[in-house]
Amino acid sequence: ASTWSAVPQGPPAILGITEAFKADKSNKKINLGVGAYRDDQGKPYVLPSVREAEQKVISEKLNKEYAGITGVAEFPALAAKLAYGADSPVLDRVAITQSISGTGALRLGAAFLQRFFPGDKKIYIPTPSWANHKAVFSDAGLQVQQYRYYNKDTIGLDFEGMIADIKAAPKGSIFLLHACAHNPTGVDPTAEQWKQISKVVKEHGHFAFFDMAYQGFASGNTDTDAFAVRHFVEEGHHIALCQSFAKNMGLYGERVGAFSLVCADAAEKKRVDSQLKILIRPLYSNPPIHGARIATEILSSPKLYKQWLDEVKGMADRIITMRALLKENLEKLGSKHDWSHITSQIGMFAYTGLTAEEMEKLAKEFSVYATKDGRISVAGITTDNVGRLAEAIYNVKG
Ligand SMILES: Cc1ncc(COP(=O)(O)O)c(CN[C@@](C)(CC(=O)O)C(=O)O)c1O
Repeated sequence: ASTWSAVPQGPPAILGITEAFKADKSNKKINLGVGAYRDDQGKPYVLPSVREAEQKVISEKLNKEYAGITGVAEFPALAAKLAYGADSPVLDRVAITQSISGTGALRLGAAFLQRFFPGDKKIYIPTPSWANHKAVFSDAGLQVQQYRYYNKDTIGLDFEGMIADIKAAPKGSIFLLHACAHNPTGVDPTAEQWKQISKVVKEHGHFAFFDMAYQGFASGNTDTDAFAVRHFVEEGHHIALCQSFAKNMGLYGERVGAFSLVCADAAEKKRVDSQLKILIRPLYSNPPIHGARIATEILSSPKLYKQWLDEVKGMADRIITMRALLKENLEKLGSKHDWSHITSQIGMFAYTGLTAEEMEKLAKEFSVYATKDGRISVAGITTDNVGRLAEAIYNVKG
């Protein structure tokens, strides 16, 4: 038998939708599956501040030597300032490293917890969560359990269920929390609810593991989107934090991210930093330099930083406008459903509440493509296609 004769065929990844979309001959087809920003012409968007920062990097004619294990030298500290706040008192005790975007930060964090977490090597993730979370954590050797998060009847947060599950978990459990723009539901706790979540997590000695893949991209304001992270830190939680610059800087394919752990003091930070390096070296040795150099240019230049903030707000505003337009069009068509969740949800995705069958019909009969769970990427909606989308949903759902 051949070496790989026992390798089984795996199921198709999420990219199945893109295949079906490509195969569709209709010139009215709409792709709402992809988790990347699109402008009002439906095109990928390279932020002008990113283009300008990139030109600056190129003009410096830097060499291509390895970065250090923890990445482009200035980058981690700048990423920490963005997440925790420039004047945060914890910055001198945050162990932080550049990572291979958000996915790499999650995997590195999982590996660190697997090796050093003093409690059960088990992480509670929301129901539902990003499709890749479960595989990242279980492949790193953590057991994955779930906590209630989404209420399908209200198409909102199951706050009571979430709190109950946090209380019910064994003391000192690890909880994965989406910092903002929950994927796939777009449903976030309110500030008040985050304060209660922090209190209960603290009372039960749980460990908060934050995934912040959309800072600035959700509300349009990087401070607003970091509220949960900063509140937990102010309340004394020593959190883990995964950052991605894929969406808020549009650096998707450059793979720019960071992983950090808030430590007790500088001495603990030093020990943790050393162990992060010991984990990274045999994993990928050191990260890609180009994207992190671009991010460093933006985060360290007052002019580019301000321009970037305006651009990321522009992306968020376009998404927020498309949500309002979709709701408006559905109401204009005479739909009797309450579509307020479309505008109360936040970030890249909207959880429509449509069933798998209804999503199937959207694709088959109306050439509208999105995942079976009813998640649509709002970034795929444009002023040109929002009317057609509303009609398709109205015909399928009423
Ligand atoms: C909650 C969450 N965490 C981490 C990541 C990882 O992003 P990165 O590794 O590219 O930094 C994503 C990206 N989720 C996307 C946008 C893309 C994907 O699935 O890979 C999505 O479509 O859900 C995400 O939604």
